[in-house]
Amino acid sequence: MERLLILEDGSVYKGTAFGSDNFQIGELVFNTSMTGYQEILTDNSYCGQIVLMTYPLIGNYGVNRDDNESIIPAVFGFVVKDYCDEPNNWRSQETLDAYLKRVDIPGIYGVDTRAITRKLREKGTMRATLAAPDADVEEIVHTLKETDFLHDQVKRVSSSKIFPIPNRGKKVVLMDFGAKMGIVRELSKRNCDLIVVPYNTPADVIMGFHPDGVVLSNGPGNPEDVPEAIETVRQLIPQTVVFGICLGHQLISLACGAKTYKLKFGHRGANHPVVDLKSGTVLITSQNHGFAVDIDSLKNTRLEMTYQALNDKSCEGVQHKDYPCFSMQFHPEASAGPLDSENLFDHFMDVLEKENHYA
Ligand SMILES: NC(=O)CC[C@H](N)C(=O)O
Repeated sequence: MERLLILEDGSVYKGTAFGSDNFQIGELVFNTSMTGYQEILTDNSYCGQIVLMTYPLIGNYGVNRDDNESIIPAVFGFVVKDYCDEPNNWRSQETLDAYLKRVDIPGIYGVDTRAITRKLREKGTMRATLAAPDADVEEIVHTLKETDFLHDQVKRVSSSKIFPIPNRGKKVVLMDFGAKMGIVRELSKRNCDLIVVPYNTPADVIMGFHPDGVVLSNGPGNPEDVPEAIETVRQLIPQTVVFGICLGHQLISLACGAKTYKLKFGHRGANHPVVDLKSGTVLITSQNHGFAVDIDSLKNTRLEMTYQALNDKSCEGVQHKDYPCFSMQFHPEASAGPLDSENLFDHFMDVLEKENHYA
């Protein structure tokens, strides 16, 4: 069955339908990863976005039970060049089409993903929607132009309750802004006794758990859309170890007085080079972000830049000059992607050890 991808600039791409027909207006973004479509689909930082994969062959290893980054995926749509409906992998449990139907996410294949990516690179990300072949295109383009980006994605994907993931090691509170399971996996692997808390949990409730440290997770949307979390982070920084990943990094920066801005087409892929400014080492990193911390705005803060993107020289990490607080814009948990920066979790454990003498 035919399906349309309609962009706010009026361009229409005709392709073939797969997945469900739950059409929603989202921000069309592209991801350059060559593998990991399951992890990408289930990364809740994509809530409110339609993801286009630049790698052409998608679906060939199916969907398995182990590679999910969330239980309930929140992406609004999936755009691919060639869809493979006959997966061949020993871990595969179902086809991508069956999975997308089950979790109610619409997809389209057979469109010129290279042309669309070039357009997004040139004009920046755009509002878009998938639609039925007989849809009123003019009306939809009009609606796309009128529609604001979402502002409540963190609330949609954050846990609504406080819950523990017990262990016998360091006590760590994970603020869940739509946390990838990879972050939980890395912390649990290091025996962290986790307490997962919703995005709007106040600092005194968090400190009431007497944590050795707090991890701020990744999450969807504009970091300025969660002012309550920025205030919480501001209060936490002088009191405990704070480690931020992606949205968590942006929240630390905002809490310390820096600014964030929207990138033209973002960084999404598993092949983003980043330089560690202290050692000069280059790491190939997994990334998914549309916003970045303004480097100039760091000058008026107690933060210093620790990592920088080599493609566009944007900020990829900061560290506090007075408190044990540090963060990165990329994903040390990879999931999917290269493990070059995995040792940042070991660094976090070292800092917890150093800062918590009684433990
Ligand atoms: N993966 C993330 O945490 C992304 C952070 C933020 N939503 C951005 O797009 O920049």
